[in-house]
Amino acid sequence: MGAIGGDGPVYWDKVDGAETANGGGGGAGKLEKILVSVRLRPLSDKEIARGDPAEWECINDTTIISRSAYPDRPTAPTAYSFDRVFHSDCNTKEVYEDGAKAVALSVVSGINSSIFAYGQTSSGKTYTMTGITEYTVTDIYDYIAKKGTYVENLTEVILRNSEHLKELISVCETQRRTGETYLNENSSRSHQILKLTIESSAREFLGKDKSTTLVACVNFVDLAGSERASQALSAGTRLKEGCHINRSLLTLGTVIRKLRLQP
Ligand SMILES: Nc1ncnc2c1ncn2[C@@H]1O[C@H](COP(=O)(O)OP(=O)(O)OP(=O)(O)O)[C@@H](O)[C@H]1O
Repeated sequence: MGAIGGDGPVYWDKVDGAETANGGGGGAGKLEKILVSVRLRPLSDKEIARGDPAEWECINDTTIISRSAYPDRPTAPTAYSFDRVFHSDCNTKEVYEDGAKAVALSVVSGINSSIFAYGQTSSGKTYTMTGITEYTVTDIYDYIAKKGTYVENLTEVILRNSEHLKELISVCETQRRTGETYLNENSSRSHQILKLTIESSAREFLGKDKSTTLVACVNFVDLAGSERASQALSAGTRLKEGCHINRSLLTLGTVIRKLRLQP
């Protein structure tokens, strides 16, 4: 993204549904699509004052042409096509909606993605990426709010040692709602998820520029059990809890089934 310029024209192939090997997302070796968009930025006041020419022109949604604006250096106009081209009057919201939103929001479906801006200095990369990042964050929070999966007061704690972990688990256990049902006198009435994130670096590279850090998570999930109201003989609050538990387990089953069917 961004204005392109420089001494000689840069040639960009249209990456029309091209696929590239990429280990991210759904697993090693999975093929993913690359979308290439170009955004032209308007000439700045300084450039206008200097009389700098606009060498690039957007002729439709997918094509830009470069024509030499210097009469002493005439060259034939050259057309370049991309998946999407944004003319200099487009605002960042349009660039986000048409050029980045689908990719950015794939993260809520569990798909990794990257959006990066490439271009010469002052072509508008930071300007564009700042806007795209803001719109993405807003949309992700809207999505979460709509889906109702925002976990209030969720905290992440850096562990000191294994004793510290045990302490935290016991805090969780005391906060976890349990209740007596006909089938279990100490029945868990909520799910418990313990997520351990381990970051590791090779000791010899620690604190050095070239050190790489491996980050991975392991989740320990203790689900509340499904129950038939008729067997659990529950009523009132217990019955309501049982309905919520069963509904959440049904949703989990749907999510797993859909993930399995994802290409
Ligand atoms: N679409 C745009 N509309 C209006 N102003 C823009 C636009 N894009 C960039 N600018 C302005 O152009 C200037 C350069 O933009 P920016 O700093 O984003 O460039 P950059 O490509 O990130 O540069 P560098 O590579 O040097 O960091 C800034 O003053 C910015 O506000």
